[in-house]
Amino acid sequence: MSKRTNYISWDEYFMGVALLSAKRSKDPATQVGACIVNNKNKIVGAGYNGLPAGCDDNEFPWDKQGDFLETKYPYVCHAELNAILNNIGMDLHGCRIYTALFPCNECAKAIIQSGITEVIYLSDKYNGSDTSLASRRMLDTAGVQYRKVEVHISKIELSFEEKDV
Ligand SMILES: O=c1[nH]c(=O)n([C@H]2C[C@H](O)[C@@H](COP(=O)(O)O)O2)cc1CO
Ligand SMILES: [Zn+2]
Repeated sequence: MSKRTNYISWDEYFMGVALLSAKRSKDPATQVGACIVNNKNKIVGAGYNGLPAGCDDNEFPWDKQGDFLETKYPYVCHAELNAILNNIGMDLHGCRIYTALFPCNECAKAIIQSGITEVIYLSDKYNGSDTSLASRRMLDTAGVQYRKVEVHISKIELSFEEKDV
């Protein structure tokens, strides 16, 4: 018997982990996930956008508009920052980060400071916004590479049915 050929690529695998992490997000509008991988293709961190530990998801606002302090924006910790902070205690120098959304300027700072050297993103829907322009400026200057993820599939379906294992 010869080996399976329709297995997923490394990029599909790690972006898949980022997207699965995003499923934990409580943000009703935008769920973002991120996954950090070292140069041996081992996962060393993952995260999603959510409130800081101890801040109750039910007590804080999830609105996008209105009085700033009554929106989610001042409170949500972005997926990329959570993945960095959640890392398993590794030095992240030379690691790469897979993220569902191109990182904002604040996440770019954390990415650069942590030593991550490559960003692989799926959506770039805020391209052209000030946060995205500032992010690119810092990543470019600091020599952090970025590229859109390369995938050959449009969906992965997971079954939790025992019979499917
Ligand atoms: O890189 C990111 N990572 C990340 O986790 N986020 C989060 C913050 C918010 O919870 C949500 C963005 O909100 P919205 O797109 O609905 O305005 O995604 C937002 C960005 C922006 O690029
Ligand atoms: Zn961010």
